Amino acid sequence: MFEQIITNVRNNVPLVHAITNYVTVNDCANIILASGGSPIMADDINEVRDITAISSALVLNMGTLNERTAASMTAAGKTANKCGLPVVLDPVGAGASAYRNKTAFQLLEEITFSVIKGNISEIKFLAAGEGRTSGVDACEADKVTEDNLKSVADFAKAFSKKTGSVIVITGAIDLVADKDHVFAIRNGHSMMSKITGTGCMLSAVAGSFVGANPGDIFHASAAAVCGMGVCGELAYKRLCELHGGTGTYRMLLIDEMSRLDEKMLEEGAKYECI
Ligand SMILES: Nc1ncnc2c1ncn2[C@@H]1O[C@H](COP(=O)(O)OP(=O)(O)O)[C@@H](O)[C@H]1O
Ligand SMILES: Cc1ncsc1CCOP(=O)(O)O
Ligand SMILES: [Mg+2]
Repeated sequence: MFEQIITNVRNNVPLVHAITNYVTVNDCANIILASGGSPIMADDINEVRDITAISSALVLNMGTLNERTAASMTAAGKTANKCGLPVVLDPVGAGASAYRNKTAFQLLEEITFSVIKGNISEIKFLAAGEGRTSGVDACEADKVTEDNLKSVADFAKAFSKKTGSVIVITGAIDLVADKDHVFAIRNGHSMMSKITGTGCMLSAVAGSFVGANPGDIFHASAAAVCGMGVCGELAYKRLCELHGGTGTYRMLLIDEMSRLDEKMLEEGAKYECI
């Protein structure tokens, strides 16, 4: 099912332009490299158009949004749309402040996104224009469970139809939806929520995967989600052998991404079409 997706990444080495936050920027650059892509972080308005124009994909991450980067995100997004490059939006903390919310809606209005990826609280907020938030992490009450899975899947399909984007909702169960299909993905480990940046790193990897596979955004996004989850599981196994903690886990996650291949992904991916 994910045949060729990682191979295409490793063969094409997509240049991924990320306008991202200063909390997790280095981890994002390293995991793009580990996945087979080539990262470039650039956020000044004087150069973002040029950088996007030579890239294979653009990732816009709102984690530490400010006036300067908001303007750069709009300019880069428009350039990407003009050049036909896939654009990934990570609306980190959507719902947490009026400024962040206003900017997220402006970006949605002015830019066509190939992928919108967030935790359930962020995506619910974008879709409804209101809702709870607990900062950059999902609210406990929003979380996707086996009981509400079908209704969240229908919601994700409807949001995909409205935006024309592949919708990725992360958590213990991840969902990847276009307007007609939804995958529920049960990879990953709870340790992934104990370090900051796993969501940002997934958006970065999605940039790398869609950049090398622009003709199949849905499967490239699903492969990125399964791949990140498989790495989370393998990293946890290694962590136990090493008797490590959260700091080591962050490093092991990037290690596993650099080792991930077609076979590991096919054997480890746990997805179901619902
Ligand atoms: N309890 C969990 N079990 C398995 N995987 C998880 C769990 N929590 C998060 N993940 C994984 O961690 C990554 C980031 O997801 P999440 O924590 O929802 O994002 P964010 O950091 O943006 O809030 C995803 O790959 C997701 O599958
Ligand atoms: C803690 C924090 N604050 C602003 S951005 C950020 C990182 C969020 O990363 P993630 O969405 O991957 O948890
Ligand atoms: Mg996030």
